[in-house]
Amino acid sequence: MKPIQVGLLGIGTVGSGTFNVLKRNQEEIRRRAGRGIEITMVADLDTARAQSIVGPDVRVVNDARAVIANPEIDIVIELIGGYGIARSLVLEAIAAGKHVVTANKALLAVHGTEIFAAASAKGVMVAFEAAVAGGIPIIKALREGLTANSIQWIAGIINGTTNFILSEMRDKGLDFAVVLKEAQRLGYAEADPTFDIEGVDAAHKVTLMSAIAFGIPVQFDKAHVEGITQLGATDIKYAEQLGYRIKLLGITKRTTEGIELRVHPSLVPAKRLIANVEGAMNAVVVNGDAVGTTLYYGKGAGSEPTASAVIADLVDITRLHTADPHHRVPHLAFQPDALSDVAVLPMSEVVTSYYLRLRVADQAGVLAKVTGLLAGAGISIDAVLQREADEVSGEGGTSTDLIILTHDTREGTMNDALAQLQNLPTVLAPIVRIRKEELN
Ligand SMILES: NC(=O)c1ccc[n+]([C@@H]2O[C@H](COP(=O)([O-])OP(=O)(O)OC[C@H]3O[C@@H](n4cnc5c(N)ncnc54)[C@H](O)[C@@H]3O)[C@@H](O)[C@H]2O)c1
Ligand SMILES: N[C@@H](CCO)C(=O)O
Ligand code: NA
Repeated sequence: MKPIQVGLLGIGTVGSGTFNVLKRNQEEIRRRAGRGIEITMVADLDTARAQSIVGPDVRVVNDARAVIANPEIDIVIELIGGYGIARSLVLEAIAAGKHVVTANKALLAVHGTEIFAAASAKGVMVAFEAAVAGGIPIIKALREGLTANSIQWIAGIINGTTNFILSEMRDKGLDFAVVLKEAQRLGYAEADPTFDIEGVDAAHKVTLMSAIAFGIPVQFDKAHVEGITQLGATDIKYAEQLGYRIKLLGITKRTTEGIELRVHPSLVPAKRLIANVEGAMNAVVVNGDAVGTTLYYGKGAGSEPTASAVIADLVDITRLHTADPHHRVPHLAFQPDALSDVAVLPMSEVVTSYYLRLRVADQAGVLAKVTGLLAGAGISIDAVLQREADEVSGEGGTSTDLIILTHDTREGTMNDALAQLQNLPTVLAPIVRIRKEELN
C-alpha cells in the first residue's frame, strides 16, 4: 500500500518536531501502522524557513487552504494555534473529508463541541493527544486504558511553563520574568504567555480531560481559572517549611452536586510524587473507582515530546486505512508481518553501573588492590566509600565495608572482575553486587 499522505499546517516548534521524528523513525512507524506515513505538503507563512526544515522534496505553500484542497491528502495536522484561522481551517478540513490531528487545546476547549459535531457528521476523526500534557499519553489512558472505571477525580500539573517558573524560583531564587523568558526560549510557552501564567492554558487542558473523564461537553467557560502571578516567594517558602510544595494544579472532580472544574495554585504535601515533579515536566493523577490512583508523568511541552503525541494520533488514524481495518491495533503493537528478529541480549552483554559492597580486612593496601583490579578489568569507578573498621575478623584483625559505585560496565566484564576480587584473601565475605539504574 502506498504511504498515507499528510498535510501539515504550521511548521513551528511542534510542526518541525513532527516532521523530524516522523522522518527519523519512519520505518518503525510503518511497521506499527501497517502503512507508511508521509508529510507531503506543508503550509506556513514563512515558506523559506519551512522549506529549509523539510528539504526540497516536500511541497511548501503559504496558503493552508491549498493543503486542504489537495485530494491526495487524507490527514491534516493543524499546528498553527489559536482560535482564529485555526478554527476555520480545521472546520474546512473536516468538510473536505480529511481527518484532523491537532495540538491546539485552546481551540478544542472553546470550540470543541462544534468541531467534534462536524467531524462526527462527516465520519472523520479529530485527534488531540498532543493538546493535553504534550507527550504524555493521557488522552489515550483516559479514553481507552481506564474505560472500566467511574473516574472520581483528576489533578494535574499540566502547564510546563508555570511549573518551570515555580521550580526555578524556589530552587534558584530566580526572578519570575527571567524564568518566563527562558521558558519562551525553550519553546514551552504559548504564543501569548499570559495564557500560561494566568492558568488559561491549564484550564484548556483540564476542560478537555474533564469532558473525556465524565462524558460531558467541553465547556471552558465554566472553569475557574487562577494563575501564579499573585503568588509570592514568601508563601512558597512558608509552604515548604510546613512540609508542602505549591503547584499550579488543574483539577476536575465528580461530586454528588456536579463536576468541579478548576485551576489554581495548591499546596500539596511534599512527600507526594506529584509534589516532586520539577521543571517543565508534567504529571497527571487520575483516580478511578476500580483502579484507584494512577500517575502519568513526562514532558508536557517542547518540540519532539509534543510531536510524539501528534504522531501517535497519525498512527491511530492510519491503522483505519490499512488493508485490514478490523485489526486496528495489532496484538503486539507492530503489524504481524513486520515483526523483527533482533536478538534478546544475554545478560552478560547487558551494560549497567553497579553498587558493590565488599567485606574486607582492614589492612594497608587493600583498597589499592581492589581498585587496581577493577582498573585492570577496564571498570571505571564513580565513587568509593570506606567505613571505619568495626568488626573483629576471624584472624583477630578488624574488618570493614568497602562500598564502590562504578560507571557503566558490561555484565560479563563485571562477573570476571568479581570472581577475581572474591578470590583475594583480604575479601572476607561474598561480595554484594546491586545493579544501578539512573532512570533519567
Ligand atoms: N510548543 C509546545 O511545546 C506545545 C505543546 C503542546 C501543544 N502546543 C500547541 O501546538 C500548536 C503549535 O504550537 P508551536 O509552539 O509549534 O507554535 P509556533 O508558533 O512555534 O508555530 C506555529 C507556526 O504556524 C505558522 N503559521 C501561523 N499562521 C499561519 C497560517 N495562517 N498559515 C500557515 N502557517 C501559519 C507560523 O509561521 C509558525 O511556524 C499550538 O496550538 C500550541 O498551543 C504547543
Ligand atoms: N505552553 C504549554 C505548552 C504545552 O501545551 C506549557 O507550558 O505547558
Ligand atoms: Na498527551
